[in-house]
Amino acid sequence: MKVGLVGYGKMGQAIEKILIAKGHSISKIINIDNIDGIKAINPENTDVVIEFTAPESALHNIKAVLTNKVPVVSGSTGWLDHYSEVVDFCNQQGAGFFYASNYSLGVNIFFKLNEQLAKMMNGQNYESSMIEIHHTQKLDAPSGTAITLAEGLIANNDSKTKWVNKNSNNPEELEIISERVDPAPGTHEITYSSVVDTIKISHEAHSREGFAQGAVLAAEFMAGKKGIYSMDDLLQL
Ligand SMILES: NC(=O)C1=CN([C@@H]2O[C@H](COP(=O)(O)OP(=O)(O)OC[C@H]3O[C@@H](n4cnc5c(N)ncnc54)[C@H](OP(=O)(O)O)[C@@H]3O)[C@@H](O)[C@H]2O)C=CC1
Ligand SMILES: O=C(O)C1=N[C@H](C(=O)O)C[C@H](O)C1
Repeated sequence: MKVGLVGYGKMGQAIEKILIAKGHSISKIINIDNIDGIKAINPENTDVVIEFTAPESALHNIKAVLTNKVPVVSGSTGWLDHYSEVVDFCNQQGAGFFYASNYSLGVNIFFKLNEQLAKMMNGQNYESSMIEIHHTQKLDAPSGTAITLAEGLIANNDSKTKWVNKNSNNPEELEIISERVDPAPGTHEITYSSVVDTIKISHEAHSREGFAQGAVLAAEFMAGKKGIYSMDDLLQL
């Protein structure tokens, strides 16, 4: 498989190592300094693009690749207000798009655990909250993973109606506290507290390898595909 990398930072480089170890080839590496090269990515030279850049650049990069009808696997966070715009654009182009706020298998199991626990806590006398901890270079807060967890909790538990990225005394608001400390690759912890006890579930990434492995699996899945996909299509959880 010929893979284009859009974004060659911490994730782009971790993904490249796994692609090469699995026998894939890298067709193009696009970064800020050669961003115009994105227009030259096409189905003749590239089977799939993996995009991990930044909140303010993801939308433009994804659309640029979809325009040339090459499937895109994106992991960039902080741009999801525009997700439905990308879905519409991808479908208009007859192209393929895969998105996950977190590509690691462990976090995707954790997403399901969070939904189950939120259901079980309905009607119980516990107050829920969340902490996410990442490295100091991270540009967005809360993390994309924390937003997915919050959406999963709110959809399955009647006590919360929205999340906020600050301390809150409003019982309807799910508080997400963001901490930035090095080298933290990504930790997410959900707490349910009552007067008599506390329940916590947490996921702690030890490195970026799990995210990169999942992104490569998604790229292998997307080669030759059209339409919109997520981790639910890739993993049988
Ligand atoms: N879904 C998931 O599983 C995961 C998602 N992420 C997300 O992925 C994104 C990237 O993370 P990470 O690799 O750690 O970040 P880095 O800052 O290490 O890398 C980002 C790279 O993208 C480049 N870049 C920035 N803007 C553009 C642009 N306009 N066009 C092309 N390249 C650009 C940067 O270039 P330069 O170095 O010149 O600034 C840099 O090389 C973040 O949004 C992060 O939240 C991270 C881990 C896992
Ligand atoms: O920026 C990161 O590093 C990470 N970003 C993703 C997020 O925002 O959830 C995934 C992971 O937590 C690492």
